[in-house]
Order: sequence, then C-alpha cells, then structure tokens
Amino acid sequence: MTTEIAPAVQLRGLTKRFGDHVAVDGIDLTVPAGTFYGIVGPNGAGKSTTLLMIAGLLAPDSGSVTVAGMDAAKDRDQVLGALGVMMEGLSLPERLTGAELLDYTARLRRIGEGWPERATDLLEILELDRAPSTLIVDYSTGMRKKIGLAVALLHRPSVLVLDEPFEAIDPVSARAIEGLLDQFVAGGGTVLLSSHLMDVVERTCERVALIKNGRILTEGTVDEVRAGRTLNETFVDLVGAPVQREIRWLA
Ligand SMILES: Nc1ncnc2c1ncn2[C@@H]1O[C@H](COP(=O)(O)OP(=O)(O)OP(=O)(O)O)[C@@H](O)[C@H]1O
Repeated sequence: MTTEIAPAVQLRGLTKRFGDHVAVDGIDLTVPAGTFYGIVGPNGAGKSTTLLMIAGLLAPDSGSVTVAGMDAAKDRDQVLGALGVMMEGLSLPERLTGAELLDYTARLRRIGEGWPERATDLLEILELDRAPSTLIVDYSTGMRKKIGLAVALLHRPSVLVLDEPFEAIDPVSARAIEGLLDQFVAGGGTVLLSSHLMDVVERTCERVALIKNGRILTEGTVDEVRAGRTLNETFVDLVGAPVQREIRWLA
C-alpha cells in the first residue's frame, strides 16, 4: 500500500484585493512535496502577495492555503513551524552579527537541541563565517539574502517560501544559495520561490507557474512551460513584449 504524501503547498481560490485592485485573483496551485518550484511573472503580477499569504504574513480575502496537509487558517502554529520564510523588504535586526541573529532566532523560535551545529554549518556554507564580527547593517545585499536564508532554515522547516532569493546578488553568492537549496530539496524539502531570473529558474526549478494580473497563465514542468523554447521567450510571449517606439533624440 502506498501512502499519499500531502502537497507541500496547496492554494484554492486564493484572492487578495487592495481597494479596487485585485492583486491575487482566485489562484489554484498545487506544489508537490519535495519539489523545487518557481513562480514567475511581470512586476506587479501578484507573486509577493501570494507568497506573503502562504507565509501567513497577509490574510487572504478569500480562498485557502494548505501547507503539508494543514490548513493555514486553522493550524497556524503547526503551519508556521513547517515553513521557512524569506520575504523581500522584511527588516533584519541591524545591530547583530550573523551568528548573533541565528542565536536570537533559535531562542525566539524555541528551537531545541542541534541548532548551534546547524548555525555553524549554515554560516560556513554561505561563507558568512568570513565576516564574524560584521554587523548586519554593514552586510552587502548578497550577505543579507544569505543570512535571511540561514534564518529561514535554522529550525529545519519542510517548506521554504522565498521571495526573489537571487535578486540583485552576484553569481558566486547565487551559486552558494542555489547549492544550499539543492541540498534542501535532495533531503526531501520543498522550495517555493519567486524570481525574475529565467535562467536561474530554468536551471533550478522542476515546476514553474507563470502569473500575470493575479492569475496563473500557465503551470507545469519547466519543459512543459517552455515548450522547446527558452523560459525567457515563453515569458515574453505570454506576458507580451513591450511596444518599441523610436526615440529620435537617443539616436
Ligand atoms: N500593501 C499594498 N497596498 C496596495 N497595493 C498593493 C499592496 N501590495 C501590493 N499591491 C499591489 O498589488 C499588485 C501585486 O503586487 P505584488 O507585489 O504581489 O507583485 P509582484 O508580482 O511581487 O511584483 P514585483 O515583481 O514587482 O515584485 C501590484 O499592483 C501592487 O501595486
């Protein structure tokens, strides 16, 4: 007999309005457990709003979020325990070092035994141990992403929700993050991330959803979605290339 594993994330009719504007418009989405999953879409498509609702940081107007089979509205504590979250624009305690932030996180989350070894491993693999006395206020963008990822992973979540983890960082830092996420998925974890970087999504993700105006335009394996082209070409085709107008004074 095979036991069916619950999807890592399941969205049903997820909707969010800001005033008259519908940012997320009845999204249905299933992210299978153990998948490296990408959400892509143009600026303002509703990616961050969707991830914020999955992360429990924004209440949906309607619809449901299920994480590892648990209803996020009813089993909030368990769902928050299962999730590791890194969102754009969330502030970090600037006057701590990276190691101090992990120590603080462990105590705040009441993480049991084993976290000091995990903190050491994370700081090392993300090369943050090279600047042990640097305060977060002096961290580069890449270092901020890395410490954010370490914070998200410290309690050993089963699902990572990451808003643009590769944005504005150099290729070496990106590889370090990618390597860590690959290991997380190889160990049975699920990664759900948003990105504008089609080459990274193509390289790392197994499945992808393309959203625009708060709706899913297409979803499937990366090969299904790109259908023999690059993901970038598919994206531009589905989203619509900008109209080019000649500007004489630029010539
Ligand atoms: N707190 C808010 N108040 C009002 N409107 C908002 C708010 N948050 C998001 N929006 C609007 O909802 C829409 C979706 O925004 P969202 O940030 O989810 O898009 P996104 O796909 O993540 O975009 P980007 O790629 O630029 O980060 C946008 O039109 C945005 O202006």
